[in-house]
Amino acid sequence: MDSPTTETTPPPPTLSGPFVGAIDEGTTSARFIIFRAGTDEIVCFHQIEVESIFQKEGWCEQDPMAIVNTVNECIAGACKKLVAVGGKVEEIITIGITNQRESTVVWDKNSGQPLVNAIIWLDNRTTSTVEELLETIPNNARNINYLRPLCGLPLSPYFSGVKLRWLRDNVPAVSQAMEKGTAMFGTIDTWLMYNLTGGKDCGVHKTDVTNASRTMLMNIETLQWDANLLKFFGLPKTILPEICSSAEFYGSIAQGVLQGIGITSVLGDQQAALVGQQCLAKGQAKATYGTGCFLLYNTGPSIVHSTHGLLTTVGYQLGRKAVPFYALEGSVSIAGAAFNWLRDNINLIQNSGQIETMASTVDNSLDVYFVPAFNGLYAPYWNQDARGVICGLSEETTSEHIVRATLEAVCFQVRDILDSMHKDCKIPLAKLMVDGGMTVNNLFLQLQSDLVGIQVLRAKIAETTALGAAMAAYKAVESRYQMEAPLSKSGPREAIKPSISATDRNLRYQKWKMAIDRSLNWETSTLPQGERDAFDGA
Ligand SMILES: Nc1ncnc2c1ncn2[C@@H]1O[C@H](COP(=O)(O)OP(=O)(O)O)[C@@H](O)[C@H]1O
Ligand SMILES: O=P(O)(O)OC[C@H](O)CO
Repeated sequence: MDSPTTETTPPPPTLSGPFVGAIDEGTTSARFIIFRAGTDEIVCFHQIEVESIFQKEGWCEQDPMAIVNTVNECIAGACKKLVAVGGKVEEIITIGITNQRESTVVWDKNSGQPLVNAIIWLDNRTTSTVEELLETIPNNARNINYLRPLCGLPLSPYFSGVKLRWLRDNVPAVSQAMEKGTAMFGTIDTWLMYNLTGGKDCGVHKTDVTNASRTMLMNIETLQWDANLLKFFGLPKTILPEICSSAEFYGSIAQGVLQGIGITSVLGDQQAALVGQQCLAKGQAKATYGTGCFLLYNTGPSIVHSTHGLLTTVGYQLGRKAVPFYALEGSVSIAGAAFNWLRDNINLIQNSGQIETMASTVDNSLDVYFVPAFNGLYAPYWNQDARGVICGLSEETTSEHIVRATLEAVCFQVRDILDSMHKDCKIPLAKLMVDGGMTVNNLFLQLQSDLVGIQVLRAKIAETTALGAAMAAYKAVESRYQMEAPLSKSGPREAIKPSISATDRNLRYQKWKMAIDRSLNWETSTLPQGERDAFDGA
């Protein structure tokens, strides 16, 4: 008989904190990421896709309660993983929030329940609202840049103020609640904050300067809601949250596994990525490639008004008394989303893992150019009537060429933006820091470097957005923390250099511009009525 063994259970692993958590509520998915405080080391994370609802052509909504539930599930999932790797939830000292920007939620003060689905930033239903607002501009000027001196933004369906005006005009529950004084408005950060801190019972109603700078309702100089802008949009101030800095105490989590932990940062996701990339000095820039693509150029404490189609936005303000830093932004609405379309609508790919493999099987796109202007074109064109086109198809064109042309479309849109930034700032960028879901694709980064002719530096971690929120949250509780100090112990960033000639690059870009011409004003470029009647045989 075997002698009895004295089985000893190994002691559970231990992992010491402190830790900082970040909620990253993106358009495609939500995640909660737990970092070791003051570093870019991800201890664990939990991520869940968020469903978008497409009720009508050009509409894009999400269920606000589903957003909250998904975030809560991500928090619970990540905390469970933290414990599994030997960490203690009590050692999460603070958390930050970063979010898809401009998406608009309106809810009822008494019930805490949404009055309508969230209108997502890339929803295009408000083109007619923009038209109506343009009509109200004095001297029949119809100038989309009329409000730029006040808010830094052109009139576009993209921004929350326009979406809110549409809700006021089209959803009786919203207009009635506005009249009764029971409506509350928030971008996704505000909606999450309200729910995490207690909802209708004691939820705080606050936003930060970066999210507020995307509403068209905040004055870009005073960083407060602007009476003239509110009057222009016909919206009551009572529905708006309090504007705070991006790094300060907002409130404490009311329930669940993180109950009692403070929330000490809020940043729009693109601004959070600027912080996470440590682009903390004037002249530094980053591009984040997710659902859309957003290039932000830090202009320091100065407000630079673009004359070439870029946005002026708040980059960050890291503390109540801190100096606000501004940025010039080039926004592209459809980047990774073009691949979701290839997958869901056209069945050209089954998953994003195939993109690089397929595009690498061909040497070039065989002169195919794809402008994915599904909801108009953002920077630098701001043409809400543009629509998608695929040009240059021939008998030889294959799926692989189209997939490659889709990657190139994102690269060319970034070239459009860099050209505008060069014109506005005079100094050409020598290198571009990149991050986001698409940057796992090596071929894509090579194409990006080739088609813009500058070095592309891949971020050490893909989750720079969450990292920026975690850095700001930590800064708010640890004043000695130096945000510029190296975060990572693991060597320099990977650099991708251009490998094609300037002549080749410029020829390709000319063709891209021809494709852009074909997509602009598509919605309004129909034949005049008389000619249309003749064409129809009337
Ligand atoms: N290998 C890849 N090549 C190209 N695009 C990709 C790849 N992997 C993911 N994507 C795209 O990246 C997007 C997701 O990136 P992510 O940064 O998570 O987005 P978001 O923050 O908007 O939720 C999706 O639109 C997807 O199509
Ligand atoms: O979901 P993302 O990461 O593409 O970001 C969305 C932007 O914040 C929209 O302005």
